[in-house]
Amino acid sequence: MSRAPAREPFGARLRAAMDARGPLCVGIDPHPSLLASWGLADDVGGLETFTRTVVEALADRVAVLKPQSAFFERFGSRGVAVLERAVAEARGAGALVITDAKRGDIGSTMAAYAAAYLEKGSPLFSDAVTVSPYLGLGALRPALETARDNGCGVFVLALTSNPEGAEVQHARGEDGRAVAAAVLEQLRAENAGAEPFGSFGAVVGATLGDVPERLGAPLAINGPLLAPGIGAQGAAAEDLPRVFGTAASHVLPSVSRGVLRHGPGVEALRAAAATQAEELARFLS
Ligand SMILES: O=C(O)c1cc(=O)[nH]c(=O)n1[C@@H]1O[C@H](COP(=O)(O)O)[C@@H](O)[C@H]1O
Repeated sequence: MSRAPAREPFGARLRAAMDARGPLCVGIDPHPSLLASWGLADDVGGLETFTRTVVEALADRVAVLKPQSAFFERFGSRGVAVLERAVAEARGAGALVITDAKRGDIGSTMAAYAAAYLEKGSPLFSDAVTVSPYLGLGALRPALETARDNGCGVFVLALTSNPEGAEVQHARGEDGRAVAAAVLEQLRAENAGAEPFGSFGAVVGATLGDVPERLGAPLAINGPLLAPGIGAQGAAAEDLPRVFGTAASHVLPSVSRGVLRHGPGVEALRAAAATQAEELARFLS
């Protein structure tokens, strides 16, 4: 028997946050080039200042912050400590945090990743984590269960924003379905009956144009659709209706460099995020 979630499910908390604060996720991606343009050294001190500034500027006003783990991991344990503090402080200030770790492994190891990101009391405890389904969707089961038990969410890569993703994600299985369509279908089953929507999201790039439609991959999964690719990767708010069609109201657009390049000023970051959120809301309503 599965245990009852300890708190309101992630899907409900995300819906409320998007309704209250606008549909925007800002990625915390401390690229070396951004550290340089903010006048910071490419070291742990620079990483800490950059991250603290973004959290201070935005955690009390955007729906979601999404730190990209790789940019912290590259500094080893001290970088990961910066990530831990950022996750805790952002959540404390009212933002939901999706840790972008893109994990995926055999089921027994997946359980350990789930414990790292989705189990209360873990130093990296987040509201949700990104995962990769390419060891098989069934291998993600421990992450889905741990998320459910802790009121957390999981975002599964379905149709990624980069051009290289197509060779795997558009491949057809024996039943003729594209891999991405199978991922979306499984998520739809996981979210069945959840209100206002479920806690298991898909990642679908804002850069994809009519790809989902041509692939026959319906995007309505009764769950959130994390949409990176706006700004630095070339997509814009006005592209969203074409990609997402009637699923637009479930879209959580994600922007990293497109907001971060406005730093290091706190007010400039806030203004950039507010402008983005307003524009995105216009095309998603
Ligand atoms: O899972 C993600 O967040 C993700 C999936 C995807 O398909 N494409 C994608 O760009 N991302 C992440 O979203 C962020 C995009 O950053 P910007 O291009 O600077 O907005 C990066 O951290 C990527 O790793």
